Amino acid sequence: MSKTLQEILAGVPVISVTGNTGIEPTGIEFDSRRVGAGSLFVAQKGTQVDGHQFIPKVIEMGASAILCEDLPAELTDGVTYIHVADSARTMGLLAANFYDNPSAKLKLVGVTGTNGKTSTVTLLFKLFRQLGYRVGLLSTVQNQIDDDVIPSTHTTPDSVKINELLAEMVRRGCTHCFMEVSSHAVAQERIAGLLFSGGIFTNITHDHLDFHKTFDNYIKAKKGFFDQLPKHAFALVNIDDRRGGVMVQNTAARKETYSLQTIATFKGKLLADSLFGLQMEIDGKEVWFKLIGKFNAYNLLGVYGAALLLGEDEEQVLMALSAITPPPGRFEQVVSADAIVGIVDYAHTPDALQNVLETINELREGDQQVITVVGCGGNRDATKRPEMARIAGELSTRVILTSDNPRNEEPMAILAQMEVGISPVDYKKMKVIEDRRAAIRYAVSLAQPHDIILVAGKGHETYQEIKGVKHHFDDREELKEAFDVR
Ligand SMILES: CC(=O)N[C@H]1[C@@H](OP(=O)(O)OP(=O)(O)OC[C@H]2O[C@@H](n3ccc(=O)[nH]c3=O)[C@H](O)[C@@H]2O)O[C@H](CO)[C@@H](O)[C@@H]1O[C@H](C)C(=O)N[C@@H](C)C(=O)N[C@H](CCC(=O)O)C(=O)O
Ligand SMILES: Nc1ncnc2c1ncn2[C@@H]1O[C@H](COP(=O)(O)OP(=O)(O)OP(=O)(O)O)[C@@H](O)[C@H]1O
Ligand SMILES: N[C@H](CCC[C@H](N)C(=O)O)C(=O)O
Ligand SMILES: [Mg+2]
Repeated sequence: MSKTLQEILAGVPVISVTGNTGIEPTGIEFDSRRVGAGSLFVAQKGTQVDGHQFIPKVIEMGASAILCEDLPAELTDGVTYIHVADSARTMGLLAANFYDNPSAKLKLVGVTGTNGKTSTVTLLFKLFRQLGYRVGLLSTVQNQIDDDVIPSTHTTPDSVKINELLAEMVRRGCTHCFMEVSSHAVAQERIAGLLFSGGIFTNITHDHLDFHKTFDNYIKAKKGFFDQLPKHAFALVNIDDRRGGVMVQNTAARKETYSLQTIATFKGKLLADSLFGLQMEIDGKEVWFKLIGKFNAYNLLGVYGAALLLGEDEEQVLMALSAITPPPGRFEQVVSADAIVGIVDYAHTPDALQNVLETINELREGDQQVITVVGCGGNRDATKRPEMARIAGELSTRVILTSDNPRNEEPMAILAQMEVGISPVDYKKMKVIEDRRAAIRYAVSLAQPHDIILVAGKGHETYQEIKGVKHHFDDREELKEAFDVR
């Protein structure tokens, strides 16, 4: 699938091009460490380093073309230079051209929001497979093309990877792809050049202020996704979130809404919620689903709406959806032989933790204790730490604060920042145990039959990242083992 630089640059705004555009780049690389003979290297200014500093190096390594925002003072003969205003954005446009615009050849639906993206895209993926389609998925948990699972490193991959995966989906006959669109991805132009058929907004609450700095910037990043949707696409928003309206203020797409509270294109009602599932009324029909919690009622309604907007039949959609199970690590239950209920959930934001604990409290019977094991990731938004501890303290009988992925931070320093959030009245309930395995075992030692242990924050993750090293760690396995040795 070789293409000349001229073909790859078709329709792409540039400041200048110097050199031969008849060359055929072997690939597009933004990391010097991956450059090979004939690569087109994209120099980007990152949060850590300026990729422009690697230009001499990649030329030595055989790069045939350089895309940059700052043109070097001296140009090397035989290398083509493309000078642009925004490298990241241009890379998205080039990647789309390089891979033959795969997003235009299938129905691509993006999902954004603080919580619920993975749940929503996974439900859509499973639903459309059940309806008989070949489908692609790009998500935090995994990427998938039909039956083939491809490990994922980000919630939203970089623009080259996205287009490569979409092209493979098209090649294998996929008609739909459902992808998560993180706020980082919008801000870093990872979705530039993609032609979406639809976008979904789940909600927006506190997260990622380390990266976006202010809540307003965070809202703007998410809104940026809807701003770039084309006219033929739909923009489906959860109107019960107060920012739902803002998201679609400037979109060219067709605006549609879903709600559990007010008039909307897709209106649902939560009838019952239990540890076995929830019952909803949607379009006058009462349906049981296998997912738990009011937040999943929202996810299901969003999925239902999107499926109808994609032309699917109402009854078939509801029938298929009612049989679908939740994604791994989302309210995943591990029950002990003596009926202690362990729940592993990826709640890693204050809002998600509050939702999960409220759900658990609504579902528990009078004397059942709720024991929460929770931590916060290192090198991520530190302002959520005291908040998450406060919520855990208020909504649990006992709380064990422990490590999540400390990354390059000191685990005890993260825990100290969490601890200050626990209100004095809840202080007695709390214990700090840095080692996550020991924390889970301690929680199990406290539990009586029928008590509920929530292990929050890592969900499906199968590792714990400490000082740059990923060690195998799985909350579900840990709970099972702790139950066994009890
Ligand atoms: C904060 C952030 O998003 N960082 C991403 C960003 O890195 P960066 O801007 O820090 O890059 P940098 O290290 O300064 O390097 C600048 C440029 O020089 C290049 N470089 C660098 C070193 C070198 O030797 N050679 C070289 O060419 C880099 O490839 C890059 O193009 O660009 C990199 C390349 O695309 C990403 O891998 C990296 O994701 C890091 C690993 C990350 O942890 N990202 C997280 C925060 C993230 O993106 N999360 C969101 C969602 C989370 C959610 O919704 O909850 C996600 O979509 O996953
Ligand atoms: N619609 C929702 N509203 C609020 N909380 C939710 C919703 N759906 C799921 N949650 C909670 O948030 C957690 C994360 O859900 P999910 O993985 O679907 O979110 P995400 O947006 O993909 O997160 P990430 O930003 O890490 O990719 C779940 O484990 C659950 O606790
Ligand atoms: N996509 C989120 C995941 C957080 C998961 C939590 N376990 C952590 O490590 O902080 C992030 O990168 O911020
Ligand atoms: Mg996700």
